[in-house]
Order: sequence, then C-alpha cells, then structure tokens
Amino acid sequence: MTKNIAIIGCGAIGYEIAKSIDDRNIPNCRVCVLFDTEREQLDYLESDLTNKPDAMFDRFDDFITSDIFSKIDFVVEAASIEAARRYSIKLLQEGKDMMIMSTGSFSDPTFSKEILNLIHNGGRRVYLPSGAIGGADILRAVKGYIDEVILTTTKSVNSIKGAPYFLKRGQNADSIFDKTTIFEGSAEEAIKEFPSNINVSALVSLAGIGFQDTRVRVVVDPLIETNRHEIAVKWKYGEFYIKINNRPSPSNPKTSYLAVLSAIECLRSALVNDIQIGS
Ligand SMILES: NC(=O)C1=CN([C@@H]2O[C@H](COP(=O)(O)OP(=O)(O)OC[C@H]3O[C@@H](n4cnc5c(N)ncnc54)[C@H](O)[C@@H]3O)[C@@H](O)[C@H]2O)C=CC1
Ligand SMILES: O=C([O-])CC(=O)C(=O)O
Repeated sequence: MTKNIAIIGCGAIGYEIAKSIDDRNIPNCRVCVLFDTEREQLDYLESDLTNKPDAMFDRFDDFITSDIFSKIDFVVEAASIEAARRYSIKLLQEGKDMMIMSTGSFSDPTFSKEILNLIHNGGRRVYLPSGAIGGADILRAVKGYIDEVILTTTKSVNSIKGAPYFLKRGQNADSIFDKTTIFEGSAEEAIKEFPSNINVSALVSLAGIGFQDTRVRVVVDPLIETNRHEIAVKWKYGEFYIKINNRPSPSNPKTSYLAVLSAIECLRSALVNDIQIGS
C-alpha cells in the first residue's frame, strides 16, 4: 500500500528526500504534505516536483488541524532540533510514524523518555538515520563493554559559523585563521553549542554510552573542504577508529551529502519489506 509522507523542513535534506520520492527511487510512498515555516522553501521545492503534494503548510497548527492530516502515515523531520522537539510528540501521539533527522533533539532527557514511551507503549516506530557518520552498528553491539568514546568533528568556517557557541561569546568564526580546537566537552554540551553541526554526536551517544559520557571535540580548520568526523572507541575486547570525510551538500555547507543519502536509505528501508543488512 502506498504510504502518504509529510516532510517537515524543505531545506537541503527535505528537498532531496522529496525529489527522491518524486523520482520513484523510494517505492511505496508519495509526498502528500510539505511543511516549512519559510514559504519560499515550500514554493521552490513544489515547483521542482512532477507529482505535486496535496497540501503545503507554513504553520504546524494549520497542518495538524487540516483534513489531510488524518491521511498521513509517516512524517519525515528535516528541520531543526527545536522543530523535532516541538512537533514529534504530538505527531507520534496522533499515530504517525517518524524519521527524525535532528537527532540532537534526543539530548533532552524528558523528550527522549516521552518518545521511548510512545514507541514502547504506543506502538509507534521512530527511525534515526546514521546521518553524516557510520559505525552505529559497532557501537550498539559493544555498548556494554565501552571504556571511552571520543568524537572529533572538524569543520570549515563556512560550515560552522552562526552556531550559538560563537554568538554567546560575541565571536565570529571568520576570525579563525589557524586550525583550532574550539570545544571539548560532553555530547550534551556540544549539542547546545552547535545544534546544527553536531547531530552526529547524538547518534554516537544513543548507539553507545549516552550524552554525558560521550566526549566531543570540535575543531575549526579554515583550510578544510570537507566535514570530517572521527570516532575513536576503546572497549574491553578491542578498539576501533573511523574517519569519515564528507563533502558538503550543494545547498547547505553545514550538512554533509552523506547525511542526505543516509536519510533516503533510512526512509527506503523503513517503507520496504526487505532483507536487513547489518545490525
Ligand atoms: N543526523 C545527522 O547526521 C545530520 C542532521 N542534520 C540536521 O538535519 C536537519 C535538516 O538539515 P538541512 O536540511 O541541512 O537543513 P536546512 O537548513 O537546509 O533546512 C531546514 C529547513 O527546515 C525549515 N525549518 C526550520 N525550523 C523549522 C520549524 N520549526 N518548522 C518547520 N520548518 C522549519 C527551514 O526553513 C529550512 O527550510 C537539521 O536539524 C540539521 O542540523 C544535518 C546533517 C546531518
Ligand atoms: O553533516 C554533517 O557533517 C554533520 C552535521 O551537520 C550534524 O551532525 O549536525
């Protein structure tokens, strides 16, 4: 049966997911609703789709009180941590399954607990893509034996500027001329300082030893052209190190193109009954 998809956030990731559905690269579904607080984002994406959505909204309340809302089977969040926290619980309570791209939203324990409750007791399904990294399979398998997890994320000035870290300190990322480690702390703290840059630390935390114990370093390198994520793990029966160098997506330098492709594959595997490869 064809599933009706609503996409929240029509930026770099939401756009590509919608295009992929439109091009029939993800079977068993159609784009039914687009929701973005920015009207231009909606219009731009809609104009590029061959199969037009049934409705578009720029206010959440209009979406959830519309007639079309009851037809939605699955919601893709690709907007922001704030959006994920604000909308997801209501959507799950209303019986929608979800894929959440802004995984940093789970660093709030109250939000996390409520989502787990809706999964365990409400029968809902929630999918968190690997996004811009890999290695979640290993972390999940060894999680009971981990001594240390360190994520080092290195980004260019362009892909990190505007983060609350800089605004709070009255600093400008453009004034960094040498490779500099600007942050060391827990994943929980990292997400507060860099909410649009370090969702990957949430996935590492959720797959492994949690937001308080996962250590994060953020490095700004004015010469780097990629978003680089290095995951170093020591555990009782071994250790592993994964280095991922991602080119940014064309429309958003903060977002690696791998995150776009990971979202598409996660949605495909959520909707298609297929062999499950990897843990
Ligand atoms: N899990 C991962 O590995 C990764 C996660 N992300 C996260 O995925 C999300 C989407 O990323 P991109 O598409 O690159 O961002 P983007 O900035 O290109 O697009 C976001 C879109 O969401 C809209 N939006 C923002 N707040 C909204 C709200 N409250 N309600 C409705 N629409 C809203 C914006 O107007 C924009 O069109 C971001 O939170 C980003 O940090 C990005 C890369 C990797
Ligand atoms: O796309 C990336 O490289 C990582 C990113 O923005 C995030 O984790 O929020």
